[in-house]
Amino acid sequence: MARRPLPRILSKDSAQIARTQLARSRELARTAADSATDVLHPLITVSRGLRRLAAAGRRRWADTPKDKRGPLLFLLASLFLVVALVPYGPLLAVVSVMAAAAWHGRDRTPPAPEGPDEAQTERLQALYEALVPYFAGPDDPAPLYAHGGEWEKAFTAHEFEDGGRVGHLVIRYPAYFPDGDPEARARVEQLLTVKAGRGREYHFAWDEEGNQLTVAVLAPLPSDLAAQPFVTGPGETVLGFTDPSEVQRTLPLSYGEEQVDIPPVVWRTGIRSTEPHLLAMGHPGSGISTLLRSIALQALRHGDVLIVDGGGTGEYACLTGRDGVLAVECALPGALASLEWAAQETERRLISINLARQAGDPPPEDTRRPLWILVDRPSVFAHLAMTDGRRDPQTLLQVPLRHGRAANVTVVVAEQFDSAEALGDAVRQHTRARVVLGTAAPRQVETVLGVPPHTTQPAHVPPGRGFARLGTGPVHRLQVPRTPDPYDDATSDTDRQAVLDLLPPRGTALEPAPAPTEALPTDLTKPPADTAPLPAEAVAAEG
Ligand SMILES: Nc1ncnc2c1ncn2[C@@H]1O[C@H](COP(=O)(O)OP(=O)(O)OP(=O)(O)O)[C@@H](O)[C@H]1O
Repeated sequence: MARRPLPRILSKDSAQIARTQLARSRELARTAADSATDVLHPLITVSRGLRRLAAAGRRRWADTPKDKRGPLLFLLASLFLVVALVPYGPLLAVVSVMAAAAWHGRDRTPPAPEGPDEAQTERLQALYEALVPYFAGPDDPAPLYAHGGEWEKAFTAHEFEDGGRVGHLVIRYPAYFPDGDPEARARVEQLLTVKAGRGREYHFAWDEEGNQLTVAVLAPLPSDLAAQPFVTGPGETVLGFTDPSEVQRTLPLSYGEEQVDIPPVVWRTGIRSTEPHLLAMGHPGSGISTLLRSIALQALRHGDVLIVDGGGTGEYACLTGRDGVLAVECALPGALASLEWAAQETERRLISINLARQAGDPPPEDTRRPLWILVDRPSVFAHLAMTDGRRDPQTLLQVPLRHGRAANVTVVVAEQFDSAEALGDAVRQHTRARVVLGTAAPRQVETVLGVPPHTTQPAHVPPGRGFARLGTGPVHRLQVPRTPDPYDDATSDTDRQAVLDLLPPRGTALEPAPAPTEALPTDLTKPPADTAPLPAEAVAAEG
């Protein structure tokens, strides 16, 4: 049968994917193989010895000249006869042969040389010397770090990769090193990144109690995972993928024609979420619009989406008119009208839920469908509104941000670093799920996530790569699934089809609907009829 070529996406990152998917099964197989080898070790030794004895016998027979083979055969036959006649002869013969086989079958491979070779020793010594100015204390009578000192005392464990570069290193440092100071840490991390080899991603784990720093090289995250229907529950959104060590859960994904399991970064929204809204930051081209598109496609499976695009590059045009897409606004008047409606819809839901709660009823049906408000580059509208003498649309996000969680309303804001100061206070305060994409200095990452990342970035950061932090949780490395604009000429056919397959059908926009849905008034500039201003007690109850 002819072998089918691997699909394109498989060819790129298959090594990383295979590593992730097969890590556990390989570990299991290795453990089973180790146990089996331990149990069967004597048998393996004896059979190897028998093989070697038989080979030696054959060689001996072949080397014996033909005229001497007759006497040799006679000698062997006599020996057999004697063995057969002597009491316990056969038994003793078998025992002797087994003992000889065990002796000859012993493992004669020379043990692997312990410790690093010459080149590796030089690398470790160089690393040690480079660390001396950082870890040496002038008043230390017995310094762990000193020029010409012994690296063996400072580096308690080390592993090298195939290329001869350091792959894992445990570094001891003196207790007086200020390891609680982020700047002191950053200096050491930067030095190690440079000295241990650029172009790779490192994870730094500071053990402040044990005065130990563990440096590990991370495998690159697969940058090639396409958008697809993810197997998640309601209220769960996949922001992207991360390291297997970071999360317990894996997600079954189609990868070309294969199925792989990849650990996702799952963001939970809704009533029970502690991070009900998200802020994504990045430089231009880092992939924040792609992240928003990916979120929109997932949100549309269970809810309605309103998109306000300050970038105005038409990157969300594919969503216009699709079922569940309430509006895609690219101009200031439309953005203001839509966000005003969204604020009033949040209030309406909140009041309905409160009334139902007071009456002892479950939340009304028309408050349950999640409403997503995705705002890309609000700073552009803020600027336009200022020059136009209008209201900043961000002020309209206050109600959804403050009270959205109880009303099943989720807000996602994406902004570029250079316009970060234009973000309103409500956006800063209420977006507890955070994402940073693209090349960013550790200080920039810290400004958004609240803590610096424990990992470095690769020399070339692919689009959609960054960090995510949910509330006060750990910082995850993140790779957003490839979700390009299907209307972009540069998008490949496979990617275009993958995104088009996820889009809901064009419903109401193409076929004139008998009546607009309750959630979306025909004229977004007017609030729904049953909307009332948010009473103070409703806000208090929600809070
Ligand atoms: N997760 C991803 N995987 C693969 N390619 C991506 C990913 N995210 C973005 N890209 C690619 O990077 C480019 C920029 O993406 P995107 O438009 O989302 O960035 P952006 O940050 O919104 O920039 P801009 O504001 O300039 O549009 C696009 O060509 C897009 O296809």
